[in-house]
Amino acid sequence: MTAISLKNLDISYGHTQITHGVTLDIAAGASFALVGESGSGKSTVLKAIAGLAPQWKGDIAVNGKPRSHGIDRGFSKMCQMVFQDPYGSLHPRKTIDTTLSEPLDIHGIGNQGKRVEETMAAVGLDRRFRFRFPHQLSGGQRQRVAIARALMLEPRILLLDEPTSALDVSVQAEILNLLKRLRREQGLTYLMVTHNLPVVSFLCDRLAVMRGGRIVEVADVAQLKAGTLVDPYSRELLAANKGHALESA
Ligand SMILES: Nc1ncnc2c1ncn2[C@@H]1O[C@H](COP(=O)(O)OP(=O)(O)OP(=O)(O)O)[C@@H](O)[C@H]1O
Repeated sequence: MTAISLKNLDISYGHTQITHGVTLDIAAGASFALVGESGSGKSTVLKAIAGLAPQWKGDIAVNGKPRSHGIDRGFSKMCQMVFQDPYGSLHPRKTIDTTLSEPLDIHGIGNQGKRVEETMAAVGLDRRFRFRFPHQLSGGQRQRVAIARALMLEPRILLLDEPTSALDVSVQAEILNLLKRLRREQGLTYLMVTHNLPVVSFLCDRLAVMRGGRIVEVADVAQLKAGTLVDPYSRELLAANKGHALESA
């Protein structure tokens, strides 16, 4: 089954068109990376899928269901987004418990305390953090909270916008290992934006290279590892990333 299907997606902010005819199919259970130059529209694609960039033309379907423009509650049960900056994405005056219970409140789901504790355990957060505030946690712990919040509604798909780039290198590896384990345990589908090709090799099985709002190449990660990407810009990106290995993952 196809988890995410994008057809001829043109996304705009005001009068500026950011993406041009983005077409992609991501299989259920896959881990798919969007890479490419800064400003090429990678995050914008995730935002359009999540309903945060509502000005688009073309087709977006998630688990076979066409996405409408704007907020869609049924949709947020299937698909959730994790942002780059775990500090900015968590409300500073809400405890971890409140942050994690909120999606359950909105969707009228009970048994909240048990679900909060179970999800905290799943992301490797000790229960003593439950009633703390974000500023009382480390960057890695905050990103674990952000991932836990995304998992509260038990979605099948996570949209990951550079989920480790704001973290120290040693913490990056911990979060990448966590994401790998969660995908295996919960059969999740990932669509991830990253600048880091070693992260793609570690966590993903396919990738699309974007430039200037367009997809220039879709490839298997095996091609990335073998250095056999075809498009000239993809090859430039490969050359620029040479020698930047993930320290431990
Ligand atoms: N809310 C917004 N309003 C107007 N323009 C925006 C908005 N968000 C992003 N843009 C513009 O859209 C273009 C694509 O941005 P986007 O964040 O999708 O790129 P990206 O490929 O993810 O870049 P990076 O790798 O640097 O994060 C950029 O030119 C950016 O300035």
